[in-house]
Amino acid sequence: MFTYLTAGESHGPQLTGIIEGFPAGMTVDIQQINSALTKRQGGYGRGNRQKIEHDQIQITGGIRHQTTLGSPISLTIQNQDFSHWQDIMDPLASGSQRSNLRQVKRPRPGHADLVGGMKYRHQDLRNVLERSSARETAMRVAIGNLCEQLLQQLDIHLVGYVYQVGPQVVGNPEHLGVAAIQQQIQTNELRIVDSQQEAKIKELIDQAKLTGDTLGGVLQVIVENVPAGLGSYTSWDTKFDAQIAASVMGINAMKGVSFGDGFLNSKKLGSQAMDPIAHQPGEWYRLSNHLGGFEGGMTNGMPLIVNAAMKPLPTLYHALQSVNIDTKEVQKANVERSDTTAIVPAALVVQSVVTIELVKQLTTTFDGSNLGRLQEQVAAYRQELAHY
Ligand SMILES: Cc1cc2nc3c(=O)[nH]c(=O)nc-3n(C[C@H](O)[C@H](O)[C@H](O)COP(=O)(O)O)c2cc1C
Ligand SMILES: C=C(O[C@@H]1CC(C(=O)O)=C[C@@H](OP(=O)(O)O)[C@H]1O)C(=O)O
Repeated sequence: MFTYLTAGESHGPQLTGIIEGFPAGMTVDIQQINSALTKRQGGYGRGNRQKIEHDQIQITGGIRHQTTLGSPISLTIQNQDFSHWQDIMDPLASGSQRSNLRQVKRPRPGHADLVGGMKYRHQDLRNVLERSSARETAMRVAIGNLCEQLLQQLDIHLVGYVYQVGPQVVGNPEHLGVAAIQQQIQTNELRIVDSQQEAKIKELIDQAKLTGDTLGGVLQVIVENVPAGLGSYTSWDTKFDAQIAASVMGINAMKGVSFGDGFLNSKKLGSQAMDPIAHQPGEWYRLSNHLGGFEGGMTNGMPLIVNAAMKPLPTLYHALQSVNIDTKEVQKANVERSDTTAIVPAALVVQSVVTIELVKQLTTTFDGSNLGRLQEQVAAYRQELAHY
C-alpha cells in the first residue's frame, strides 16, 4: 500500500518525508525534483522567506545508484532559516534554556493558532504555527514530483495552473490541453494561461499588498491519458474522486474542490451537463467533458479536471482583531511575515497531491512492486478496455 508521511516545523532544522510502497526499478531524476521545488518557491506575491530558502532534496534511503529499490524512500529538505531561529527552535535545548523571545500570544483569525493552542494546551502559539505553516508543502511537492516521474513512465501527463486570482477569472478560454498549458505558463510568474492578463493581475496583487491584505483564488489541474476504471462505485470510500477531494482539502487554505464544470453543473439541465458516449474501433470516448473525467467515482478515460478554491491567506499586515491568550485583552493579531498570495505555489501543491493520489491508485489497482511489471499491466489493461 502506497503511503507517505511528512514531519518538520517551518523554522526547525529540516523537513522530512517517508514514502512507502513506491515501485522498485525507477530511475530518479534529482534535477527534476529540485526544479519542482524551485518553482514552488516562486510566484508573484510571495513574501521574503523565499529569499532565504534554497530548497534542495536529499535522499537518505530507498534509492541506490539513482534507482528506487521498493523499500521506503526517505527524503529531507533543509530549512536555511533555522540558522536565524536556532535559540527558539532547537529541538534539544532544555526548557530552561528556551528563549521567551518571539512567543506568540495573539492568534491570527483564519490560521490554526487559537484552536491549536486550546486543543494541545500550548501557551506559546508558536508551537502551533510552526507546523500549520505551509512550509510543509515543500515536501509534498518533492514527493509529488517523484510520483510525477512514475506517471511519465506510464505516459500520463498533468499540469497545475492558476485559474482565478481573487475575484478575477483568468481561466483557460480555449480549453487547451496539458502540453499547450505548460507552454503558456512557463513564460510568466503567475502560472496563468493568458499572459496578456498578467499585468492586470499583478496590479491586483500589488494593491492587496499595499493595503496589508491578501488574496486567494482557484487552481486547476488537468491530467491526460488516465486509463478508465481507476477507483470504484462499489463502496463510498473507494470512490477515487472522493479520495482526490480529501487530499486536495488536506492542503493549507483549500476550502473547496470540484471536478470539471463543478458547481456550475448544478445550474444546468442534465442534457447540458452529461457527456455523450462515443465509440470508434479501439476507443471509447465522450463528446464533451463537463464532468471532468469521473463517473461513479471512477475515471472514465477523459482528461481529469480538478478545481481547488483557496481562501485568502490569514496573516494580514493590516491585522484584524484578536485577543491576547494571557491577558485576554483585545489586541491586533500577530504578524511576523507573510505572502500576499500563494496561488502559484498552491497550483503546484494541488498538482502534487493529485499526482500522489494517482500513483496510490495505480499501484494498488495493479501490482506496484516493480515499475516494469506495472507498465506491462497498465498496457495490457488499456488494450483490454479498448476492445470492450
Ligand atoms: C503554498 C502556501 C503558502 C502559504 N503561505 C501563507 C502565508 O504566507 N501566510 C499565511 O497566513 N498563510 C499562508 N498559507 C495558508 C495557511 O498555511 C493556512 O491558511 C493555515 O495553515 C490554516 O489552515 P486552513 O486555511 O486550511 O484552515 C499558505 C498556504 C499555501 C498552500
Ligand atoms: C515557508 C513557506 O511559506 C510560509 C507559509 C506560511 C503559512 O502560514 O502557511 C507563512 C510564512 O512563513 P514565514 O513566516 O516563515 O515566512 C510563509 O513564508 C514556504 O512556502 O516555504
